[in-house]
Amino acid sequence: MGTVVESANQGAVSLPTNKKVTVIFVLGGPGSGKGTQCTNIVEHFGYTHLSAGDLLRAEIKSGSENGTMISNMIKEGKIVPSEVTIKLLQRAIQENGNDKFLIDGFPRNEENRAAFELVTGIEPEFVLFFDCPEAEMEKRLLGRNQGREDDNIETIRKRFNVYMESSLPVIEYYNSKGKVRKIDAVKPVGEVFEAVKAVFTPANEKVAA
Ligand SMILES: Nc1ncnc2c1ncn2[C@@H]1O[C@H](COP(=O)(O)OP(=O)(O)OP(=O)(O)O)[C@@H](O)[C@H]1O
Ligand SMILES: Nc1ccn([C@@H]2O[C@H](COP(=O)(O)O)[C@@H](O)[C@H]2O)c(=O)n1
Ligand SMILES: [Mg+2]
Repeated sequence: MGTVVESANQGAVSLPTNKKVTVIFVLGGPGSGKGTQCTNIVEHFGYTHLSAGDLLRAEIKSGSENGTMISNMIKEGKIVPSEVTIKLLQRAIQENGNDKFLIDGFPRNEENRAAFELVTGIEPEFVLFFDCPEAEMEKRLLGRNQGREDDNIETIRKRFNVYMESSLPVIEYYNSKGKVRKIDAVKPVGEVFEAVKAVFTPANEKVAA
């Protein structure tokens, strides 16, 4: 089932499009492995990976007028106003030739969720949720070594608080609609991906072990 991006977003982004898209939201705590598993899903299932955090970091680098505001929000672990992030996501969807997208790290709060639905008319096919204990996520983030300004213990704690207070309720919302596919993300990368593959493989293609 797809959605016409243009249907509810008149004027939001000037690029012309009339495109049907399939969207999967990829959610989970900071460091739960969303980006790592999205890379695997792209390779095996042909989706395009759009990380909201990566789009915001690219916007800072581009010298955009919103750059300083976004940079300050990320350093504080806060959620950037939805209109900024949604415009970046819309543009990325419209500029891409693919019609199926993994949207990683979005929606992060109720405002993100409701605004995206209103502006784009898109509802996710399902929500892939990486469930991981905080101690494991903290260990992974402190060991990530990618030079991220928010991978320090002070900001990590703030990000965990925002996740518990603002992001988990969004996952609960989708759970109440039967849309959440929960993955145990504490296991090694390969084992997590086996569980992910089971979600993406149609029932009629699954073979008994
Ligand atoms: N299953 C796993 N076991 C051990 N380490 C992992 C696993 N999955 C990912 N990692 C490592 O943990 C770190 C965080 O992973 P990743 O960047 O994929 O998380 P994320 O959910 O995208 O985080 P963020 O929300 O901060 O962007 C990386 O260094 C990655 O290599
Ligand atoms: N919907 C979003 C997603 C991210 N942010 C900000 O970016 C930071 C990093 O996000 P990652 O997914 O790459 O971990 C996040 O802590 C937020 O500051 C956002 O505002 N809205
Ligand atoms: Mg990530």
